Amino acid sequence: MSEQVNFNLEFPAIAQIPTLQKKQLSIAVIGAGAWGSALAFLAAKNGHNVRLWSRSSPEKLEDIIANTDLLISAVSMSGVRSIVTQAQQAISPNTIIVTATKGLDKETTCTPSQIWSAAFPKNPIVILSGPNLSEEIQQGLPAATVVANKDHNVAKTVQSVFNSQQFRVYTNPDPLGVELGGTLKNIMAIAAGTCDGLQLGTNAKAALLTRGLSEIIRVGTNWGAKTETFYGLSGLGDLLATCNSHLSRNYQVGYNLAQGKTLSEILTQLKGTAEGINTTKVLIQRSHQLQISVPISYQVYRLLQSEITPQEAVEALMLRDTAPEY
Ligand SMILES: NC(=O)C1=CN([C@@H]2O[C@H](COP(=O)(O)OP(=O)(O)OC[C@H]3O[C@@H](n4cnc5c(N)ncnc54)[C@H](O)[C@@H]3O)[C@@H](O)[C@H]2O)C=CC1
Ligand SMILES: O=C(CO)COP(=O)(O)O
Repeated sequence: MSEQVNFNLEFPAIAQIPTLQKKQLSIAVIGAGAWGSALAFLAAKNGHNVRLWSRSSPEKLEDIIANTDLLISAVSMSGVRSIVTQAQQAISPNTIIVTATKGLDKETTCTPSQIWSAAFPKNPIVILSGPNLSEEIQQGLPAATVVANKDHNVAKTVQSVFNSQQFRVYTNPDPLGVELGGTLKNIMAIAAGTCDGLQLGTNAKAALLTRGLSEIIRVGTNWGAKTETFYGLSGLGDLLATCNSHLSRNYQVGYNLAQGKTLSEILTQLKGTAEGINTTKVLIQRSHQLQISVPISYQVYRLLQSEITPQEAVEALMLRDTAPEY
């Protein structure tokens, strides 16, 4: 259902924050899951005219996205291609497309923004990514995020749409780095959940996250992103949030695997999407082609494929050949 957004019932704590007076933009949010709903709320709270659309809406997608200033895509990775195809004829060249999906395409290994920009080469594409567990945002807790585009003015427009007392928004000129940080940390969140589920302790967790960040940087810079981006909110920031919270679906997958549950048992109980499962497969495929060393992701992959137990994954990492840190 598409509608003028009234989130007071769903977001009681945030509803008490006074609305900021800004130029009112017309915004379509595609994907009414946990993240799309939270982003729609944040934009509506800043006084914008927001319509939230999901695939079960009676309205046609084309009618919702025609003539909007901003289109925000918060569908899960598996839905990005079909949404892009449906949107083909309907988006005006002036519409700024904001993608908030954290995943990789299983056919092509493309990021969501690469799919959007291939279909809409004239439109500005902005990545929105950061340590943003939607349930905390729903509770009215403060958070920060990053909006990335090489054109600072485009990023600033999106910054002003979302920035508020509750949600601090930074701009960044490295869209690929921002997008890959949010995407690749989901693999590490599965590993971190497994580490905590096995009760391996604080030293092990610190080692995992630090080496995990090195692995993310190795992949990201090979693909063309800047190293420093991964030390920011969309890299290290999101890694810390997701790898330390039971609210993260990816963390829950790892945690429950360590409890001896099968992946299919876990997925039947999981609320929402754990993108890290698909991302791990895609990353292993791509890093194999490019010959990038991804030891932690590889053990997560084997664990998800039920090739090894969580304990065997730990052993395999601990018994790797010795190496210099850099
Ligand atoms: N929930 C969170 O805390 C955050 C999630 N994200 C990312 O945002 C994306 C969405 O996450 P959630 O909203 O949490 O997931 P969710 O599982 O709650 O919702 C996914 C949404 O995608 C839609 N969708 C899936 N396939 C579709 C298709 N073929 N056509 C149309 N719509 C389709 C679903 O209908 C649903 O509205 C994921 O990539 C996730 O990594 C990013 C930041 C925070
Ligand atoms: O990306 C997220 C927080 O920034 C949400 O993590 P999960 O998808 O693991 O719940």
